[in-house]
Amino acid sequence: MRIAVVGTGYVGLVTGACLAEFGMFVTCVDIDEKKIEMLNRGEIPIYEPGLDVVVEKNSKAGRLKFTTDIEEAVKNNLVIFIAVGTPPKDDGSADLTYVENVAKDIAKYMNGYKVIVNKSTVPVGTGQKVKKIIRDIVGDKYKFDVVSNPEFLREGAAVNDFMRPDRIVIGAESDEAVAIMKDIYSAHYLGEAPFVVTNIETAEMIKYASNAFLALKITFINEVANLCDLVGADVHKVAKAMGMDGRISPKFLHPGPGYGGSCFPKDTLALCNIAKEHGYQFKVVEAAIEVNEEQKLRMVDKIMGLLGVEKKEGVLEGKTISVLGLAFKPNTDDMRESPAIIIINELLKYGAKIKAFDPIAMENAKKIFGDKIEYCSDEYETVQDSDCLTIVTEWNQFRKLDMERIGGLMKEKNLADLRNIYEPAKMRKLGFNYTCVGRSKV
Ligand SMILES: NC(=O)C1=CN([C@@H]2O[C@H](COP(=O)(O)OP(=O)(O)OC[C@H]3O[C@@H](n4cnc5c(N)ncnc54)[C@H](O)[C@@H]3O)[C@@H](O)[C@H]2O)C=CC1
Ligand SMILES: O=C(O)[C@H]1O[C@H](OP(=O)(O)OP(=O)(O)OC[C@H]2O[C@@H](n3ccc(=O)[nH]c3=O)[C@H](O)[C@@H]2O)[C@H](O)[C@@H](O)[C@@H]1O
Repeated sequence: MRIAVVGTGYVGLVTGACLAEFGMFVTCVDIDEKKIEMLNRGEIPIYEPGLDVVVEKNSKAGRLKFTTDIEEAVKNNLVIFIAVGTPPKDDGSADLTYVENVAKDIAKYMNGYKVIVNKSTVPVGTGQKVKKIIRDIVGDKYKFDVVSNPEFLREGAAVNDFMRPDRIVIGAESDEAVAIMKDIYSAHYLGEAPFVVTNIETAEMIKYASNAFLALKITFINEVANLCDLVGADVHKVAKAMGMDGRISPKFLHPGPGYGGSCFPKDTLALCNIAKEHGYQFKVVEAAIEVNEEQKLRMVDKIMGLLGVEKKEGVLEGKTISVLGLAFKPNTDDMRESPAIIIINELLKYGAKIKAFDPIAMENAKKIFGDKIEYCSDEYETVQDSDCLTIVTEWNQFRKLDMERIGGLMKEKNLADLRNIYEPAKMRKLGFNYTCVGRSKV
């Protein structure tokens, strides 16, 4: 099967590389010439564990190609995946400009039957919009199908998630399109992952409902954790016991500084916007968005609490705060909507000096913070002479620090463990003034 993937960002690159791994012939297209040049030199523009191996293997085998030539890609391939960005507009709704531009390109170069598969996360109704854009340009000259095939991969685990999905959702309007989609995925999964075949609108809704539900789950446990801090309960035990109930499940019950990333924040906003457009107020998701914003700021309150200061102008002047972890989660260099951005900017606002380190996201962090913060080369340099250590991202290497040495290097032994990676009692025994999320009084 010959496939084009238009948009070679996170999802497009993983989709293209994995489909090639399944034996398809894949052409990845992007308008970003620098990105395509990099990929053609064998360089991977994003940090994603395991992706380099799949890209290299399939490029060498001639099954994976990178180009900026959309005309060739449309003409030479039967199936065209759309995997461009759908960023939020100022009002929270999804910006469909990139999707619409690709639809116009596809229509312009269509030369026979095509299956146009939307992998981007798009508002309900977008599949029909894409269909109309193409129909308005090609008329009745060519037959084509539009399919919604949302993607559920997580950054940092993207290759495995794509290769072993919990389900494959196919929203389509013709048996021919469904058969082609099943053919693509069956080549590898051998029927292991269940297919959910439905109409386009339902498939589009499944993606938003899934992301919003996960965002709600995280927000719920964050609120439970906030309450645990007030009443002296241990959120780890609460989450563990809750998760033993099969109806709840232990996944996505880790409290922290609030969810971030390129998807939960934008997709929750977009879902509320879709609801609003249809005269409905999605109150529970609106509340999650608000609580999540507050959660990031609550982390700053915790740091101020450790330092024994009140939130007021200039209160952190003369204080050095070390931040370990800048990416929105471990195993990625992605800084999009990372809680670290809000937390650091807020600390800077109150006059703190920030020293920071992340194993992979430093270059992206520099684009955000510029020279407003000091960048360090490892954990120990970061904590040198600092008044407070704040752990924002739970990279594995931060779990194994020599905490005695860390304490010895710091000016004051204050530790804000925003991912709960250390045992409160152990840290107190080492002399740290310690806080975390939902275990602070344990
Ligand atoms: N990042 C993630 O983990 C996941 C993202 N998604 C969804 O997938 C979609 C894509 O997300 P990302 O891969 O993160 O975006 P991204 O921003 O990393 O990549 C988008 C790419 O599309 C390219 N592009 C834009 N217009 C184009 C055009 N007309 N022709 C060719 N290329 C074009 C851009 O240059 C860029 O390289 C979004 O809707 C997102 O919500 C879904 C699941 C997971
Ligand atoms: O649509 C998307 O783009 C993707 O969004 C998320 O994936 P991702 O954003 O890569 O990462 P997650 O592992 O879901 O983490 C998102 C945020 O939630 C936070 N989180 C996650 C889990 C948890 O228990 N607690 C918690 O605070 C993480 O630290 C991170 O900031 C979903 O998990 C994917 O299924 C989906 O495909």
